[in-house]
Amino acid sequence: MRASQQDFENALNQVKLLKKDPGNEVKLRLYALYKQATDGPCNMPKPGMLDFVNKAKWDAWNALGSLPKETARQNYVDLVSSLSSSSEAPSQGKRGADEKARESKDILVTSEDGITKITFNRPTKKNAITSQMYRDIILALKNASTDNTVMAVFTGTGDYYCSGNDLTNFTSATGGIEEAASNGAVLLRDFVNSFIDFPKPLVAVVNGPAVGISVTLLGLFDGVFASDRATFHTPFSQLGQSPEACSSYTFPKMMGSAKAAEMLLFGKKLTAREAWAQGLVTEVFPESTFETEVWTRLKTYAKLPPNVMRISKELIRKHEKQKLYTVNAEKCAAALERMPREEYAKALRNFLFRKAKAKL
Ligand SMILES: CCCCCC/C=C/C(=O)SCCNC(=O)CCNC(=O)[C@H](O)C(C)(C)COP(=O)(O)OP(=O)(O)OC[C@H]1O[C@@H](n2cnc3c(N)ncnc32)[C@H](O)[C@@H]1OP(=O)(O)O
Repeated sequence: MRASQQDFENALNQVKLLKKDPGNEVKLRLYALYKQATDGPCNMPKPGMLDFVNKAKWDAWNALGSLPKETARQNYVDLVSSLSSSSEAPSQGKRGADEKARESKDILVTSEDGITKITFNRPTKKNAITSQMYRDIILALKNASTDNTVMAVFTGTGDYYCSGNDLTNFTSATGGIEEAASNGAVLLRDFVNSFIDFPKPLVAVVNGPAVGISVTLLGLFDGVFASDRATFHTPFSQLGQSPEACSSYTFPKMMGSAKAAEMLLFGKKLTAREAWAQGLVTEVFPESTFETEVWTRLKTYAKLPPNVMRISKELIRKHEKQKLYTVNAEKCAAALERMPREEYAKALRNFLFRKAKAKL
């Protein structure tokens, strides 16, 4: 099958997210194929002998002769695909078998009654997710996908479910904003892929307000049980960011484009009942009975035949898995470009200095 323009664009995005430097040989080949696919045969004057870099690029491009644009595009897509699978395969299963669950105070992982419970446990920061917490969650999901539990459930300690990405995650980066953005994009991609790939039922017990990525991720869950105290807020435009975790795809599918835009573009905060009416939440419970009712229900669900639930989930997800990977990769590439921008920096400054300002 010939690679489409969309496949080519996806490959261009994927290249930006490669974890390992593929080396100069491969980079030259990628350059040459890209130029051939977009401009056709080499049409540049030959650089001088001492202009080493441009001469090497010219040689690589010129060596492709009259290779048709479509073939170059296909070869580019194939090369990127081989680089992606050899160096960074899907997030699950790619780490060493000897990797053990990390003791983590900010992400608690327990297993009981057939349920892996993963708790955001940073209540003094409203359970904001640090870079380490993203990594802990990837590992917890990887372990839960192969252990003998039946489902995984996320919840939060304290009054919040989760206040989203820790906005200070990249403020102390030593290697500069470009490098931080690049590392962040890779981490985000692996993090979201681990939700796309999770093979068992995945449920959120939303005990209080949820912000940002903790909301967008819900589109990849199989059940969302919310206290009537919970709210759902995705203030991306206010933060100079674009929506992640495939929500640009899952939200319009779930609630229609107008309601999805209200959340993802205009940052409307929904109550639990509004979120239920939009199809984002499965059921809302009164705060007073929330914990008892929800956990009783989940323990019953965890007694259903695990293999049947796995197979059913696979059937539900399998036709759109590829689409979800693509949307995720696109978003991560976009994040890479947005993060160093002024709008994002300004939103961060406003958050970090809001308390100081309030005192003035
Ligand atoms: C790997 C890269 C992934 C990138 C993924 C992209 C993800 C995007 C998102 O998730 S966007 C959403 C980001 N989150 C927010 O914008 C929320 C920011 N927080 C707030 O607006 C407020 O703190 C609040 C509404 C959640 C709660 O307000 P309030 O009740 O007034 O409490 P405080 O503001 O005093 O908060 C208490 C304490 O927690 C710290 N904190 C809360 N949220 C965050 C956060 N998201 N990041 C960092 N820190 C947070 C807050 O600073 C206070 O700390 P302090 O007591 O001042 O030390």
